[in-house]
Amino acid sequence: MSTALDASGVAVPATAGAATPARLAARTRGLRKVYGSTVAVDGVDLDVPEGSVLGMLGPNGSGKTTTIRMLLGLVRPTEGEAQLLGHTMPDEAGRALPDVGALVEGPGFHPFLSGRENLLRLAAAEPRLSRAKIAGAVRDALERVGLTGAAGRRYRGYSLGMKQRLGLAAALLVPRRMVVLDEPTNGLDPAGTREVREIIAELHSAGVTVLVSSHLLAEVEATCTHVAVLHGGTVVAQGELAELLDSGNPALLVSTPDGAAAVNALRERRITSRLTPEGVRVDLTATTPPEVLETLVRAGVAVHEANRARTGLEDLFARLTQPEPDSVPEDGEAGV
Ligand SMILES: Nc1ncnc2c1ncn2[C@@H]1O[C@H](COP(=O)(O)OP(=O)(O)OP(=O)(O)O)[C@@H](O)[C@H]1O
Repeated sequence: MSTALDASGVAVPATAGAATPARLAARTRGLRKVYGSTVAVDGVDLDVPEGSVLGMLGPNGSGKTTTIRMLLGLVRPTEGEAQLLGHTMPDEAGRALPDVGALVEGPGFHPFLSGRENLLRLAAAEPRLSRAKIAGAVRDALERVGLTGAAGRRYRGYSLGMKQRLGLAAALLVPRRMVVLDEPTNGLDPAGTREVREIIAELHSAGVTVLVSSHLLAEVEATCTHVAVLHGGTVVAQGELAELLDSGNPALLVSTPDGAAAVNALRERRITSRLTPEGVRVDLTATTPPEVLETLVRAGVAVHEANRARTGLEDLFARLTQPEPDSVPEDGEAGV
């Protein structure tokens, strides 16, 4: 796909036939990063539409952090290009970064300064923040991430969750066009996780583009409009969340008190189905909803409801990424 720059310097993909192509807040083409004999990222073409909340998902070591670091200009690509808000990274980092808030590993806080003092130092370096507004911006950011009570304590004594919150506060010090969050809920308790979701939703409604990496499927399904799935350093799927979910094997979910009878009746017509807790899930690959319903009605099966089943992010990932024996999530949540 070719790409042009619009008047504001934002990349616009020249999608053939698309009436209103999405403007891109970030894009990479052929992005590759090699560390010695390790290929961390291998030909990543990523599109982050303006105003989207894009969840970057992938198993451990799939290249999420490395891709984010290249987009932010923290690491120079071995090959390929990375553009952030229309600027080539890392060479034009000075023009892109004032509009981008980022929470990435190792944000470089001073261990012997308090959370508030750390933020005051960072705020002083923000080109978009006048001196008169620094104290207020720090106060607001601390409040927003629920760290006001612990703001006077040394960073060294912070828990992992408090460190994450401070990193998030640093990303939110000034209004941004884009916010990049690498595993923002890492180390947070359920309340903290909920707060991060709320912050992402607030940013989204304010029109800010959010790029967030995560290994938690439920989190991405709840917060994101778009998804990019990485596996082995490559993007294996990307697009709108709803479209990706619908692109799996089509299925009809039939609610009936006669589940076993329904499966038998369908089997006689060589229609594949199975009983699930939600109802009878009928594979639509080789049939249609009218044929399914007609078969059930003729067999005297009571059909209370029939809906197109969504694939579900878990199913999607099972298909897109090979399960790795040592990548079972530790916390029991659905992870990749
Ligand atoms: N600085 C580095 N030096 C050497 N190898 C690296 C470096 N950074 C990343 N890698 C390797 O590149 C691969 C991709 O790592 P990356 O951190 O980007 O993956 P990830 O998807 O973010 O993983 P995780 O979910 O575990 O954070 C891994 O094999 C990793 O060991």
